[in-house]
Amino acid sequence: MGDKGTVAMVAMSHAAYSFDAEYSYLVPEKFRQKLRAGMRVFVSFGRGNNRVIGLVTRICDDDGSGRKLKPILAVVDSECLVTDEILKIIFWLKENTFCTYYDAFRTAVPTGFSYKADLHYAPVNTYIQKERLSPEEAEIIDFLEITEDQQEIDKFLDIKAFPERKKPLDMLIDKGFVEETQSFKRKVGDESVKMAALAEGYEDAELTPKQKKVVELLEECGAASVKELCYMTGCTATIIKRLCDKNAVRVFEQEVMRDTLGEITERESPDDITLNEEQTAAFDGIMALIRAGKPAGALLYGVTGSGKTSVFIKVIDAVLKMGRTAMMLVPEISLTPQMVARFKVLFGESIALLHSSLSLGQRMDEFKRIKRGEARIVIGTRSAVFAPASDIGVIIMDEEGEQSYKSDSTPRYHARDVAIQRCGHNGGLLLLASATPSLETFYYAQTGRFHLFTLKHRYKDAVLPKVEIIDMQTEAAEGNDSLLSRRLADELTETLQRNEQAILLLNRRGFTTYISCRSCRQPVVCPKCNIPLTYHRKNNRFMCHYCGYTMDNNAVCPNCGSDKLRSSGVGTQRVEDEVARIYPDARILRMDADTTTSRYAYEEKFKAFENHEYDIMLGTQMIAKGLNFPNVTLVGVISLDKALFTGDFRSYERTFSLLTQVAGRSGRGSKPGAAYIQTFVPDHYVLNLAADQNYDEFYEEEIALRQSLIYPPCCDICVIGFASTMESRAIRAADHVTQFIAQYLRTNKVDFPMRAIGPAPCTLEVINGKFRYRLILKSKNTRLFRQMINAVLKDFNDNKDFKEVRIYADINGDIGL
Ligand SMILES: Nc1ncnc2c1ncn2[C@@H]1O[C@H](COP(=O)(O)OP(=O)(O)OP(=O)(O)O)[C@@H](O)[C@H]1O
Ligand SMILES: [Zn+2]
Repeated sequence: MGDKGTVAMVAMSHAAYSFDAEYSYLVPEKFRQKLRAGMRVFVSFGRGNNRVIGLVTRICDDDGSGRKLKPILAVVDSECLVTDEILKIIFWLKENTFCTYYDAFRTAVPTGFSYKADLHYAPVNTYIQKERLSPEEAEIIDFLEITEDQQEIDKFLDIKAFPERKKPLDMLIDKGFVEETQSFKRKVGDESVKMAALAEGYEDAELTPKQKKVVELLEECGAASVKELCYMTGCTATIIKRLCDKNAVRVFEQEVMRDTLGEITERESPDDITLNEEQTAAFDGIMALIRAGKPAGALLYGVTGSGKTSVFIKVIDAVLKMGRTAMMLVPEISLTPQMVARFKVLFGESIALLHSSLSLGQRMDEFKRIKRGEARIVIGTRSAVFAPASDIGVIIMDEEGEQSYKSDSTPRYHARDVAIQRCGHNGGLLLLASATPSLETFYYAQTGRFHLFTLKHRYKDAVLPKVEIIDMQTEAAEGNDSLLSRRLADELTETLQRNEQAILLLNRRGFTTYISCRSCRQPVVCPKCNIPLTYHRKNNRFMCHYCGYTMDNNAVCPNCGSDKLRSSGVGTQRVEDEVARIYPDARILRMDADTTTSRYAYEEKFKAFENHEYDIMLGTQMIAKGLNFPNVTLVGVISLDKALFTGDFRSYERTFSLLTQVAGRSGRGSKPGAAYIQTFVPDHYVLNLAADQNYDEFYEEEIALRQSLIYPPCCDICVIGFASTMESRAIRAADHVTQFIAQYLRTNKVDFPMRAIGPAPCTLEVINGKFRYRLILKSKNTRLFRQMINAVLKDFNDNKDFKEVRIYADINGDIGL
């Protein structure tokens, strides 16, 4: 050994956290030319010598161990899917979010690039002394010699179906009597949705009551997506499969367009946009940072309607003209159709769109266009931050405080942190933007780590809406038991008379938010999560919003059997009813997770609202941010009180932001706007500061609170979570980890300021039948700290006592649930 590039370090695709490492393999002569770090390979791994797929993390000349290495068996990729930069990000993700190398790789590269490897076998044309083979080996050779059909051979040697054939087959390969070849198939075909319709002669099938419901619905609507069918009838996909087996229903795939940009009819040039004075000042400052070519961070802090988008457009245009690339991240693509449409008109084919509601095929196509440099503007949601763009001049994150930028499953990264890494590699600028920045970001802008640019005025001097708080306690005392206060109702009437539009906000979907029994006074809860169920009138079912469990509305209490159930609380469906009752002529558009199940629903509905096909848009927080409807002059918050008291340290920040932003949807055009916030806690300072749209003061209050209670940005916070079907196991696991940490600090003689809270049950103690506990650690996120967390996870995953307990570590995420 010692020749150039003879050793490859490989991380395995299915590695458990405790043995995730780079393993050395020999690179056979035939692969030496083409194999590079970032490609995937087949190797044999572990005691069983299982054939597994792995990622080459680096290539070196010698691993220095002097051991005899196993060879790489096959190379999967013909070109590298990751750039050197993304490979570095993969290492970074592993260290900072406690995932495996391959978890990180999977996140950075679209799923469609996962290959399904098919192995084929053929006899080698040599003389074989059959009497020296074992009977099992001889059987295989005999079969191969007489069979020509490749499919027959594949079936015979399908190791999953005939595991006993694996060993003799491997022996034959080792002895050189059988040759193994691989063919790779893409997992992805063209994009399609699964639809269901009634099959011919379905009337003859014998059906269970649940199956009947599905059939009745299909009789009404002809065809529906399987997802929608499940929602409306409360059945599972299995029931639909049973219906197929009975030949009552047929399921088919319906193709969906693969062109992400759609047709671009009009074109405009960014040159036609003229920035106003304030916007120009921000633009100049931002461009000076980009031109300096050094990694930097900046916050564009601009009130709602100040025209941050125009600044983005100009910045991106200038960056392209410098020959560099630009990325623009948004919290959720379906909620920003207006922004995407605007960019299409301005930049056309230079844009690549990356987000989770694209089909895998579409994502692969976009990924390739970016990698080849054909698309130099990437627009997308969280995972678009991994796009293989090179020479990035700017990464813009709009509404940077939004929760969706933080992943809450492995790898648990925040797009902002990854963007900082990428700007570091590229000498680019990270530009964060919002009217209500996260506390962390504003703190860094105040303390000099980020540059700060401010837009204080609305574009064209439109005025910020006048906001009023309405005390619902008084309303009730004065005999108004409607969901709408008299004030809001009057304003709504006037708005409609003026032919203007209104937005109503509420943070609960469904009809009523909980159901309880008048006899035993118990709430009706989800049997798996122990959380109150919500009544949905449209499908007449009780639903759990956490796990999706649904229950028939048979109107008996599962606890005592009484049929005196009472529903209370308010959901979007009930508000819709009430508003329709008061304003029979108003055209109402309801937007929540139940009305927007289809992928293009948002875009169409927002467009219809923009065209004034509706008068009132009513919905959950999805309608609160980023939208621009100049004819909206009234915003009403039906109720948001619950959001203030979720128990998460960010609940004030989130509520303040939501209220300020939703109020900011009002009066964006030439007509002045107003907003009304209904509440039972009218004196709460967060509501009052939001009504004043006074972020600066909110920041002062909130940062003082974070400092005294020690929460980010004053420290980092790491949640170690445990989940198990048995509560005692979750508790034991959490105790074990607590002790392990104490022991670790003692034996390694490390010492850093750290506070532990708990272990204690999570706010939602049970979800989907799993008991959940957590340990909260407050500390600085240093290398030493991460080493400790890494040791905790390794020890835990190695410990057979806790096989059934799931553990995770999450840094600076929400601790709310
Ligand atoms: N320089 C400009 N030229 C023409 N129109 C502009 C300009 N700047 C802003 N506008 C218009 O002003 C309105 C508000 O701008 P925009 O939606 O970008 O605000 P924003 O800062 O993103 O607000 P929010 O934070 O509330 O989403 C839009 O209708 C936009 O077209
Ligand atoms: Zn549930």
